[in-house]
Amino acid sequence: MSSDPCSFSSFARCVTKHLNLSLHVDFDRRVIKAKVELTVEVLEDRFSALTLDTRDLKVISVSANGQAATFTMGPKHSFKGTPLEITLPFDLSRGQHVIVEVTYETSPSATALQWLSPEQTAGKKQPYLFSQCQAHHCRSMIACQDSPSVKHTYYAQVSVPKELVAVMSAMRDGQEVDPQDKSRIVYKFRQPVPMPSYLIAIVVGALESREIGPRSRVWSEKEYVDKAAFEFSETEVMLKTAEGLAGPYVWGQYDILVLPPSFPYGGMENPCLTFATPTLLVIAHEISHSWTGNLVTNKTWEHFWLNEGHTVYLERMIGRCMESEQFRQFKAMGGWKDLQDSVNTFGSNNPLTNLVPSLQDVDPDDAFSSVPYEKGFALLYHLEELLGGPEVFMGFVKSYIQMFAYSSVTSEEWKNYLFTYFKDQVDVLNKVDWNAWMFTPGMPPFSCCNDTLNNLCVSGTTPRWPTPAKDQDLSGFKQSDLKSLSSHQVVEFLSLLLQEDPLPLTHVKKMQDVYDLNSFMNSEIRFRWLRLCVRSRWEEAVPMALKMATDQGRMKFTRPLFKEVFNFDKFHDEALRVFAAHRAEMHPVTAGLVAKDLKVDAKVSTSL
Ligand SMILES: CC/C=C\C/C=C\C[C@@H](O)/C=C/C=C/C=C\[C@@H](O)CCCC(=O)O
Ligand SMILES: [Zn+2]
Repeated sequence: MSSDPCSFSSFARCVTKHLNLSLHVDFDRRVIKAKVELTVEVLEDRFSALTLDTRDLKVISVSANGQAATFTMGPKHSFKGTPLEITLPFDLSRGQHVIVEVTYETSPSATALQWLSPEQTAGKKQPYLFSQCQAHHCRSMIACQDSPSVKHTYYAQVSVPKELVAVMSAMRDGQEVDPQDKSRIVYKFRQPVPMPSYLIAIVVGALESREIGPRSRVWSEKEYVDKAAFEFSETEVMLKTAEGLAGPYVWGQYDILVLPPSFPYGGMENPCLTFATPTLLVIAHEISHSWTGNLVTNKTWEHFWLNEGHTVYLERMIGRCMESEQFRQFKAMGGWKDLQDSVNTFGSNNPLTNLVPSLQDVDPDDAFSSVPYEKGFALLYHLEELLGGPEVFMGFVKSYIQMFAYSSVTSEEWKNYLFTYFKDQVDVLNKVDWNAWMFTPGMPPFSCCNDTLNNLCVSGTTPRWPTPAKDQDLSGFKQSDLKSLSSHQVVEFLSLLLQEDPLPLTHVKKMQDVYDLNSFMNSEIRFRWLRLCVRSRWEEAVPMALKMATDQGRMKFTRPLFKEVFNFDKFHDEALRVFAAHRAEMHPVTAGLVAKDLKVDAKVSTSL
């Protein structure tokens, strides 16, 4: 088994098969009092010690098969956490199982958890808790082998105040009054499909749900639930389309939970219960993860492109089935621009722009970008063109899913299977510059995508976009320009402008006069428009940009908006001041990354 640079756990010597969790959610102290029983399979003889991942956990006791076990906490690592080294009171042989029980408490600053006060919720009356474990944060909630190379089932019992509801990334398995405390309810969950620790998820809040399909409900605070049910009404059609492409959906239920806007990502593919924020407009990506990522999983975070590149490929194939091939091409072109932006932001020589980067001593949160998504998609799209088109290549993707379902894979294993599947076209595959694609930074060795897709979108199949004005001639802007464009096209129009040098201030003002972009509430449009305005040094846009950066917490929007304002000299200090004012209520990971982006440490930010 290969090693995982992001985990201390000894998964070469033993692997977890099942977790049994008892969680007591304490909103007053902002901690979870917990017990986890890990059923561990031993992989070697004379086995008597194992290491689990933890981060900021207060470990109270450890036992093995009911007997007390000794444990020590190793040195704390900045992002990997603290190894929990356990010595068993007996030896085991290869093939035997042991139940290791750890009793512990989480920290109020656990990186997987955000605790919201009632004021931070839509209902304003009850507190709220949610988790986000990807990539390496599960260890701050559960002592476990926190590596995507290890897959296990889980059962959980969660005690919460009776006014609240708990849901998890699992099938709901009933509820009862907490036998220890009649003012609480214990919610029970079972996840019978083996999955990696990063997909364990929990939410506790004043939740309601509505049925949106034969295997789907939407959950949220009651203030959002009917709107959410309407927005995600296409879920079953998308699930069926995905099943037609990728094979049966194995997770039973497919529910969607709409979180408060501080959730750091647009969506998260937690099994049985996709997490979404109000800024996530389409669910096809998260549905696709049910096959690529959740069923076939990257073995370490260095192979994250296997999760995300295939998911983007499948998401766009769903778009192809439900809309058209042109729509797929259009989305692919948008993705190419996102890739160019990430390469520009990181720098084209930065090894983190490799499709398969080394994450030795690299915090996965620092490495995260569009690269695994869009360089991954570009490779698959390139292979599709070389090997016979979308139907032929989707056949490979489906077969890859069947081959590696319920396991975790490396890029090398994926490539070997590609060569096996296309054994009659090995000469074609040998012409691909694999080293350039996988292990070389910068844009991929692939030029046709940009031009082909650009031509398709700018001419013929979609209305002509307004050309960015370079001189003082502003008569090119007409109110009718945007009228005939879909919201997807407005997004791409603004993305093109963002790739140019900043527009003169007169031009963005004229755009506002003509198009009234300030009034657009679609977050993908608003985000790009406000960036464009701040880049053009339009002072009036600064408060709107900072408001968007703090009203919601999706890192894709919040981080660049803070950075744009920070880079506007006159408002540099204002960016710092607003960040300091909001930091305490931000998600811990978002707050940490914005602090790095704005080059502030804890001391500076709290003293402002
Ligand atoms: C190349 C390796 C880079 C990163 C390793 C993996 C994960 C890093 C991490 O920080 C966690 C990411 C979680 C993402 C969750 C959902 C995304 O798909 C959402 C994408 C952004 C958005 O739409 O808001
Ligand atoms: Zn994804």
